[in-house]
Amino acid sequence: MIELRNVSKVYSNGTKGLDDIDLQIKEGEFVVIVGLSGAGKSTLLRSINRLHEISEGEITVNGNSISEAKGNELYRIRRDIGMIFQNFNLVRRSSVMRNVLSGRVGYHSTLKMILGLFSKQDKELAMNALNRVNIAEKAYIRADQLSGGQQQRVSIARALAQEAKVILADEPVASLDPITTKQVMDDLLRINQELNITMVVNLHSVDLARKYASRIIGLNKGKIVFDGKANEATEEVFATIYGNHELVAEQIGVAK
Ligand SMILES: Nc1ncnc2c1ncn2[C@@H]1O[C@H](COP(=O)(O)OP(=O)(O)OP(=O)(O)O)[C@@H](O)[C@H]1O
Repeated sequence: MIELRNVSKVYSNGTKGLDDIDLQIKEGEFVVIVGLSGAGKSTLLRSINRLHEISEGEITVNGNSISEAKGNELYRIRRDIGMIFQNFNLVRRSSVMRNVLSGRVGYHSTLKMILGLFSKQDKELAMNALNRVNIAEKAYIRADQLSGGQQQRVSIARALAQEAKVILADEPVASLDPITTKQVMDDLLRINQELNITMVVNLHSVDLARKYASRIIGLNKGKIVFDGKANEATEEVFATIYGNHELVAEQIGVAK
């Protein structure tokens, strides 16, 4: 379980990224976070695995305080948290297999990783992960020879090889076409359902949020303005989250 208690984040220039957030996410949930650009979605996600330091409050993951943890403890808590980025974050010149194996980094010494000394078990885990996202046949080609959708699948496989219990995905489909978007979102949903991995996904698209989320959280100016089941997120709710921009755009038929 992920728990945020009274969490605020103020950037060094004084911008408030998060404003007194209280939130509990249970194991196995598929949570989608929506909100206007600048609402705080990335800040929230990156605070959970401490890519960003919070200014106030506490964040715990499975009962361990990640916001307070130091050294090895932080390393151990982070091992349970996979991260997926819009730009995939792969080592583009390395093979797909090598990228997926890098998910094992939290389990071995740095030296072993540098020398590429992976066990048979690690390789099996990586291959199973690639199978789960249906790109095992690409294992030994260079990551930069894959399409965007395939690269995103490699990054999902890396999180699986990591044996993450939680996956945080920051705009995972923002740079993908509609068909590839569906494939990647379907992968995330299948993994959530089959492996009970908790998903917290930032999305721009209201339609995707409705389709895939079990729970939608709406952010506006760093505050939670909606938290409910996907089928409770009506047009009015989205109007609140987006301050009417969305509805107005729809009503007057203007592309957002
Ligand atoms: N490194 C930073 N320094 C200062 N302010 C920042 C920094 N990163 C984000 N912010 C500000 O914090 C607020 C929240 O930003 P954040 O990136 O979390 O929003 P977002 O909802 O993810 O937006 P987007 O959909 O555009 O990615 C915004 O006002 C943003 O300008």
